[in-house]
Formats: sequence, structure tokens, C-alpha cells
Amino acid sequence: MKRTPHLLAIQSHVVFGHAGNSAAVFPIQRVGVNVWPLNTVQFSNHTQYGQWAGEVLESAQIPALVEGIATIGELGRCDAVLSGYLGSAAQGRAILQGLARIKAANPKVLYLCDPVMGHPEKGCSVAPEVSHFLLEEAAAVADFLCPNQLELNSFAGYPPRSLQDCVYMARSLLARGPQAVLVKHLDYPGKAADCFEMLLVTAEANWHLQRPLLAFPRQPVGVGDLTSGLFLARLLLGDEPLAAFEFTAAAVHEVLLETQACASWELELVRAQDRIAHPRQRFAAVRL
Ligand SMILES: Nc1ncnc2c1ncn2[C@@H]1O[C@H](COP(=O)(O)OP(=O)(O)O)[C@@H](O)[C@H]1O
Ligand SMILES: Cc1ncc(COP(=O)(O)O)c(C=O)c1O
Ligand SMILES: [Mg+2]
Repeated sequence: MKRTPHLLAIQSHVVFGHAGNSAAVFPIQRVGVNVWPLNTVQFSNHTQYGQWAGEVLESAQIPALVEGIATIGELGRCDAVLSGYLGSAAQGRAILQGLARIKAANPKVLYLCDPVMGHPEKGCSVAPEVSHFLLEEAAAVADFLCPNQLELNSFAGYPPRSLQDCVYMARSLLARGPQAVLVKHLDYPGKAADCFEMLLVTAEANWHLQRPLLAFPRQPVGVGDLTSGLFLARLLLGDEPLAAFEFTAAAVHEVLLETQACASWELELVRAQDRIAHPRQRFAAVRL
């Protein structure tokens, strides 16, 4: 029997609704991967409500929790680490410390960094020290990077003028170390108005994918976290990056269709669960 992979997911948790681990854990489990959720913050709800209660985890707790798993002799079972929203650069460094400890137990462990920098227009952005940490420290050790367009622009230091520019910007991130860069959401002058576009670049090729752009009165939150979690889960299940990319686009689209049908702001993960595992439609990526 094939072994079930294990994934350590280090990101935020919300009590109500879905963002961070609260958007990623159940879908990752639903496609067949064990998750070890390590919550960097516990908030009542996601920050786009404009107010929330809760606390940020003290940075030192991150390596301490990892060490606790080492102590019971289970750390070597960790196949991958995912990191998302960071409360501070110190929290980021604590994650890299934890990752180094896991690498000692399992040198093959993969690290996917979702360099969450927020959406200025959504009223949520991270401190400059966090952006600097992601750019200078996390990108160098990540096997996979999953920026959205704004995060890609921040890495590059300029906005794109074309799709070709986006490809160039993503490919220049490959030079920092990762084996693949998945741009979760493209935005560039001339982009088709009725499509939601994504990009995957690997050493071998550039892959562009389009899926329908759905209308929402308020943009759903947690879509990026759902995307990075599913992509890493499928890689652990043995997919090549291209297959994991196409699967992820299809599964996320299913969640958004259900969310739209329910007129819900929060992602309808439970209602969409069977279609997360078995998306009905495939969006084929096109080689650029
Ligand atoms: N098919 C779609 N139609 C409309 N909006 C979408 C679609 N897919 C994703 N979105 C929205 O696009 C935005 C971009 O998400 P993205 O940049 O990938 O990640 P993040 O969730 O990190 O902001 C999100 O607000 C998401 O809700
Ligand atoms: C607590 C928390 N975590 C994570 C996120 C990131 O969500 P997304 O996947 O939409 O970038 C948000 C967005 O508001 C948030 O409030
Ligand atoms: Mg995001």
C-alpha cells in the first residue's frame, strides 16, 4: 500500500470562516494528505472583516513545537513544509529554523513558501521587514514559491507590461533557488477581461492556464491559501508540477463555483469537498 504523505502547514488559523490553515487543512486532507497544522496566529475571523480578536504565536514556539515532534521520534515522517501568512520577520526566521531541524531528520523534505504580502486594496498588507525576509531569505531555501501578481511585482521591483514580462519575472525567481514558481493570479495590461489566469514556470517550461473569472460582490478570501495547499498536496501524492498545477486550478474553481452559488463570502469548502477531490472540469495549461 502506498504511504500517505505528511505535510506541516505553518500559517494562520481563524475560528470562524476560512483563511490560512482554516482554508487549507481540510482540502489537503480531502485529497489524501496528512496535515500537521501549526497556527502562526489564532484570530476570530480573517482580517478583511476589518476587526478581529486573537493572538499571534510567539516565534520561539515554532522551533519548540517542531522539536517536540522530534522528541517523540516522528519528525522524519514530515515530507513537506508549507508557510503562509507571517506575523513578523522573526516568525519567518523561526520557520526556517524549524525547517533546518526537519531537514536534519528528513533531507528530502520539500518547502513551499506562499509569500503572503497582502492586498493593499483589500486593506491588508505586511510590514516591509516581512517582504524583505521573503525576498532575501525564504526564497533562497524554498523548493516552490507561490506568489500572486502583487507579490511577484514586489519580488521583481516593477509591474509587468505584458504576459511576457510576467514570465520573465517568475523565471528570475527560479534563479534564487526554487524548482518551480506558481503565480496564483496574473494581472497585466492586455489580460483577457473574462478569464482568471495563472502561470507555472519550471526549469524546463512556462505554462499558462486560464479559467473562467467568476463575479463576486466581495472577493472571497483564502483562495491563495487553498491554492498553495492543494498544489503542495498533489506534488506529495506524486504529481509532476504541471499535473499538480492543473488539478489545483480545477479544484479551486469548483470551490469558487459553490461559493458563488451559495452567495457566500466565506469559501464553501465542506459543500465542495467531493469536487475538490474529483474536479469535474480540467483546465489544460498551454506551453508558452
Ligand atoms: N475564478 C475566479 N473568479 C473570480 N475571482 C477569483 C477567481 N479565482 C480567484 N479569484 C479571486 O482572485 C483573488 C486573487 O487571489 P490570489 O491573488 O490568487 O490569492 P490571494 O487569495 O492570496 O489573494 C482572490 O481575491 C480570489 O478570491
Ligand atoms: C488571517 C488571515 N490569513 C491569511 C489570509 C490570506 O488569505 P488569501 O489566501 O486570500 O491571501 C488572510 C487574508 O485576509 C487573513 O486574514
Ligand atoms: Mg494570499
